[in-house]
Amino acid sequence: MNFINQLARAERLHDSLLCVGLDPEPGKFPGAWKGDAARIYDFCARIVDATKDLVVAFKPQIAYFAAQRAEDQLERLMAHIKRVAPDVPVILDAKRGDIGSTAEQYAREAYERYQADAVTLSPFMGFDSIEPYLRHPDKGAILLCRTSNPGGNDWQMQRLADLPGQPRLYEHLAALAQSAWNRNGQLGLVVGATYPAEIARVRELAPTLPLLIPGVGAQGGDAVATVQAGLVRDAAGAITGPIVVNSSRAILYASNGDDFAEAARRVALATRATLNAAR
Ligand SMILES: O=C(O)c1cc(=O)[nH]c(=O)n1[C@@H]1O[C@H](COP(=O)(O)O)[C@@H](O)[C@H]1O
Repeated sequence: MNFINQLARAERLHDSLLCVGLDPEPGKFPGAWKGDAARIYDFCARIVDATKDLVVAFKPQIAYFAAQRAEDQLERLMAHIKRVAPDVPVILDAKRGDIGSTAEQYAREAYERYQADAVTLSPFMGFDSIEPYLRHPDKGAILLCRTSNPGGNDWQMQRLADLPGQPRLYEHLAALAQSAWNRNGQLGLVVGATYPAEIARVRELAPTLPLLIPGVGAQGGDAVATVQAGLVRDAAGAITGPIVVNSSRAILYASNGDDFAEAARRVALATRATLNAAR
């Protein structure tokens, strides 16, 4: 089953648009685990176990593992998710982007070493930096388009004077990802929940692509506006393209006590309900 179908199945099974982001910071771990990088797997596995029936996807961020020399724990965590939540696709957030020969290695790292179902990519280096991921046709490749951070304005909002209509960079990318670049139908786009107007614009330009939308929770993005902008219906009332709304810190660190997993589940339930109410 390919990534797009995995997403559709998980959304249906769990009635959810919510992706739980796995960004483990040992300094924020509860009780005796605080500061202990050897507990990264244990912490994340508890979060996975507590939320696996509530989510459309999980999104581990590779930097939180690599910075702690904990890639082995990420491998174990990926295997754990496959075992306990085989219906939930996993998006490896790695934001890779490099020349083709190096991109081939990054693709193998994400899809083979870590068994990810999809990976986030920076499209700054152009199509030949994306193409190696398309040689894995069942996997997803999700391109940064209009990111949630303020610095996204530096490039993404600039107009391309040489192109007809002078689109903004993020608009041009959304149009390419919906058309010429999407050879096997694997591409998705990242659009921040902090910019609902641009989510709506991306949805116009890329009506069928999955949108990964981080920025609700800790970054203060508007969950209701996000869903209203990203979930669009066709004339027959069917959703044109899926959305996957990520929250990491607000769920992971809902409590710093021994009840952290229960607290994470409570926040995940509430966030799922808020997203669903806005559909
Ligand atoms: O690609 C991403 O996931 C991403 C893109 C973006 O534009 N903004 C963004 O915050 N992210 C990631 O989404 C997560 C957001 O975490 P919280 O702000 O704690 O919910 C982090 O792992 C970020 O690296």
